[in-house]
Amino acid sequence: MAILAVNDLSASYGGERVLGPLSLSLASGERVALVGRSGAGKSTLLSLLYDEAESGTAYMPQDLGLVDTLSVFHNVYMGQLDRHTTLYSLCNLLFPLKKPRGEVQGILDRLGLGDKLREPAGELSGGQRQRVAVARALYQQGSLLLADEPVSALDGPLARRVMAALTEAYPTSVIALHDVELALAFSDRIIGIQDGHIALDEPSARLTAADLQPLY
Ligand SMILES: Nc1ncnc2c1ncn2[C@@H]1O[C@H](COP(=O)(O)OP(=O)(O)OP(=O)(O)O)[C@@H](O)[C@H]1O
Repeated sequence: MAILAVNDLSASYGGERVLGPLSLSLASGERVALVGRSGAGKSTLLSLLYDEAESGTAYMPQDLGLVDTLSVFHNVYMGQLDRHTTLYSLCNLLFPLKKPRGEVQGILDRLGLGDKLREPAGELSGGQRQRVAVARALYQQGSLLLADEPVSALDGPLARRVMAALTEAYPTSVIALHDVELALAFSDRIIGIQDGHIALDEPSARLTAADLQPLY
């Protein structure tokens, strides 16, 4: 069953078409990697897919969308803001309850950020900030994940650990990745974007890194 389907999607900036028209359908349980050279249109496509997706979809944009002055706990907790009443959320933001604090702590431990719960997000390194945004997506527990280069600032082993956590928590996802080895390892389907169009759409199992080279 399709969890998301778009038809004749397109985007322009200043009158210049940068994406589409393109159509695509995503089945529940499909993990898609979006690949293609810088400027191909991956971020534009992801943000348009987010506009079309049902509420509860977790979205991790390239700029992460963290609130720098707030603590790591508060940034991660925002993943579930729409699940609770305003009063409950406000109370939790002021005086975090034991349960959400424990849940957030568990996710941070898994991502190697266990000692950062109370740190302001703005005082973390680029890779740490990226993992806070990942933690927020994991805490959200939505039905679909749309993520734009979620591990670009992480080294190899850590990038794999974080990709494993994301794809385990989200069996249905569209993730833009510039690392083709990661894309092949953590997806069932690869969509290659070239000049704003879908140039390749194949099961990952049928592809090798060499097959993706023409996209770059
Ligand atoms: N705010 C903007 N104003 C004008 N043009 C834009 C804007 N955002 C993106 N573009 C253009 O749209 C095209 C697609 O950009 P997009 O960010 O979607 O590519 P991308 O594949 O995600 O690149 P990257 O891998 O570098 O993130 C590019 O040509 C880019 O210059």
